[in-house]
Amino acid sequence: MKTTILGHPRIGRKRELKKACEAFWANNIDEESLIKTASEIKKQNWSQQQALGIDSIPSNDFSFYDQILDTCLTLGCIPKRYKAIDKDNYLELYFAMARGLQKDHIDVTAMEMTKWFDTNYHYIVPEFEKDQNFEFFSKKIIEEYKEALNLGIKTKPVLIGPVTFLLLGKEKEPGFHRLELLPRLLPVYFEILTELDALNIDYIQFDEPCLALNLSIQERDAIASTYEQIASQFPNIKIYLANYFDCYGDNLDTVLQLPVDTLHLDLVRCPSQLDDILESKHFNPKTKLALGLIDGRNIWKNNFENSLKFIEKASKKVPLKNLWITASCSLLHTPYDLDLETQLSSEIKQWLAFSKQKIEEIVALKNLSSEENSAYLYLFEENKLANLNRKRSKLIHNDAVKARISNLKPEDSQRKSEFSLRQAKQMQSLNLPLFPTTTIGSFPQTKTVRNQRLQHKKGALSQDAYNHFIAKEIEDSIRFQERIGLDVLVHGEFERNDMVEYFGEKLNGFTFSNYGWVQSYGSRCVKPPILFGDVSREKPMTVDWSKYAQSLTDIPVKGMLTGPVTILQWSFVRNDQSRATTCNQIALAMRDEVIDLEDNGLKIIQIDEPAIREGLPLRKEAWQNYLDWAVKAFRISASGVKDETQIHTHMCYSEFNDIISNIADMDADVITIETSRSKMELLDAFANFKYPNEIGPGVYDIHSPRVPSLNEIEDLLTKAKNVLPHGHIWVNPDCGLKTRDWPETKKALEVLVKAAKKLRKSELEYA
Ligand SMILES: CN1c2c(nc(N)[nH]c2=O)NC[C@@H]1CNc1ccc(C(=O)N[C@@H](CCC(=O)N[C@@H](CCC(=O)N[C@@H](CCC(=O)O)C(=O)O)C(=O)O)C(=O)O)cc1
Ligand SMILES: N[C@@H](CCS)C(=O)O
Ligand SMILES: [Zn+2]
Repeated sequence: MKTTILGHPRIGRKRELKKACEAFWANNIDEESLIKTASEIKKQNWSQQQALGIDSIPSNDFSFYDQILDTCLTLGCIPKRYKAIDKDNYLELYFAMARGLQKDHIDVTAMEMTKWFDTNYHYIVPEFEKDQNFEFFSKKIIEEYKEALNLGIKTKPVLIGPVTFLLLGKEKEPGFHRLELLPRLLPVYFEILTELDALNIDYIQFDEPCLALNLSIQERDAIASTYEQIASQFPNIKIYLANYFDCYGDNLDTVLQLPVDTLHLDLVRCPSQLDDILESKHFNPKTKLALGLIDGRNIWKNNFENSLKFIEKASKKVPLKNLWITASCSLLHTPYDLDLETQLSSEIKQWLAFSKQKIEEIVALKNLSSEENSAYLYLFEENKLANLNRKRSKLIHNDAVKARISNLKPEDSQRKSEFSLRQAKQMQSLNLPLFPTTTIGSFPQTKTVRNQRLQHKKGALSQDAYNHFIAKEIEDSIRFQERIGLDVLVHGEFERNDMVEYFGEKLNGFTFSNYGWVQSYGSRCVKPPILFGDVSREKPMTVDWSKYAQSLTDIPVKGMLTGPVTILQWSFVRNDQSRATTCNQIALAMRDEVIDLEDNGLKIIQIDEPAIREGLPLRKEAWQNYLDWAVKAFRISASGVKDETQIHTHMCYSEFNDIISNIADMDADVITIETSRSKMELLDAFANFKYPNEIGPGVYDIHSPRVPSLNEIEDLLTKAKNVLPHGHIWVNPDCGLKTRDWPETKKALEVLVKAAKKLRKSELEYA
């Protein structure tokens, strides 16, 4: 039996890569220093896996920004707009593709970014032209293999498979389908494999997570023909084919007939597929199976008793030597090391496993399955006891919360009147102009803001001094918004470390870590709170700061909340009850907060749901069930208010086209939504569907430091005006501004207000 993982977290134990990248972008460190930090992280990751006993350690799982961006550069898939950048200046080109670049005569936008399947990780979307050329451009995969070899470690290089790579991308012109590019792409994969073959690699890991999706016949055929060609041309390289996040499903027959050495199974998301495979007439008992038993998406200790049953079952048909023990997916989605946590309650800590502990669990399962397992039985007992303690813990259950859930009634998820009636009442009470301007909530989380919070957390800054600081930030931001003429203001979210973690810290049923960071995109990380028990609200969580902000101005200020689905999605949630039940518990807590905000004079309340699309199951047959409970949970949170109170929601970073009708069912009075990176493509979907409520399509891409020009914003607004009823259009950025600095934020928002005013004026003149 062998052990492996698909990938390791790569931000560094204490986010060293994030800090180095951001210092490099700010010209505070040079390229050499950045590369040194990266090498240290890789070395530490590899050495730790080796020390803990992983047999096949991955390489090329490291990335400065994103593995799909790395793959674009490996395959020479570089959009033409980056031509002006010197190809020899690799990192400048790489980061320009990731973040855009405004320097000297160069002004290029970043590539689009979107959610990695159903995770909170974001990848860079490959761009394809009809006559797209590919070349083996970046040699990262080779260099990283050699780098590990120099440390005495023979790794398993990881590469995104060609079919998934194409399917994850986008055609940038009409007249072709990206899968048609496969014959042009495969020769580059062959070149890569030729070089790896010359280095005598044993295994290559091809990640083809598109196999977790509903594939067409052509897509399945593309998988079959790709791996047949690779296997026949490279008989010395063993292929480890990885699918994760869901079952192989109806792609299983195709996959079982592929000439691959090993098939990776995500047995956490799809435990039933082991039986399907072992019983299939297509299963070749010589094919090795990698049993993904350890949850790569959550932080709970594995249940060894359960996992050993899977191993036993598999071993009845597959010799032990042909089985791998592994995690369900890359460990990228889990934090580094539970040992760093010194402040977690010891009761809860014994239930948890972060990345390092998961690697130990993988090795423990191998040892427990071996004939000489007696020396390891204590690990089994320890694991059994920890799981039993969790099950019996008094921390988890709250009868009042359970009773409230079982008493939910249909009217709890229904606003008092229909939208048109509410709209009329809100028009009267808010008196907003045509094309009202607003922002999404957060303003720059500057170093000073973060530092003050850190000092406060450490006890070096008193509660009073911290409150005084936050009050001043809010006041400055309100004055700034008034000065530039925004129509609906925000308090700026300065008091929040993160839009989910903040609520996790305040709600019962959650705990949080100090170093449990997970990469979200590029250098940006999140620290998902740990939802371990029934959720309830002890007291109002946001009312004081929102009320204070509103007290400073006569212009409406939006109360700002995170919605139940997003809190669920971006937390590590319990695996001992359904997600739907947990979500309803959060919804009820947020509903109470919404009502309290209304009672305290907030006339507009935004309930952010950027993660609603991300939670959608990967296979379509499971969509409806999810959408039913997710939309209902949002409505529970939003429906306790009177008609005059305007409920906004906000969504970003996802393709929303296929769930527009469900978004409409959420029945928010206004939705602000990310559209600018995709040049408003999404709007057509809203227009075709005749989205009934008001909508603010983002007109400023906040993920890049570029300041948009007046022309750019006007163009986007014209597109919106051409397809949406004018009285329904809001003008706003794509998302919150927490990642930006003040100078560019100020300039960009001034341009945004100017564009709205111009549009308003021309509309009035026209009328
Ligand atoms: C909107 N998005 C979000 C997602 N998921 C979330 N959970 N939250 C989101 O907002 N998913 C989709 C998108 C992803 N976008 C982003 C955008 C920005 C970030 C981000 O900026 N992350 C920060 C971490 C935020 C945070 O918790 N900050 C803490 C500070 C903690 C810290 O670093 N402290 C330092 C000292 C700091 C100093 O002195 O300067 C330390 O302890 O050493 C806080 O504000 O208190 C990031 O830094 O990456 C994430 C996702
Ligand atoms: N209100 C949040 C939404 C981010 S998706 C913000 O502005 O940062
Ligand atoms: Zn957003």
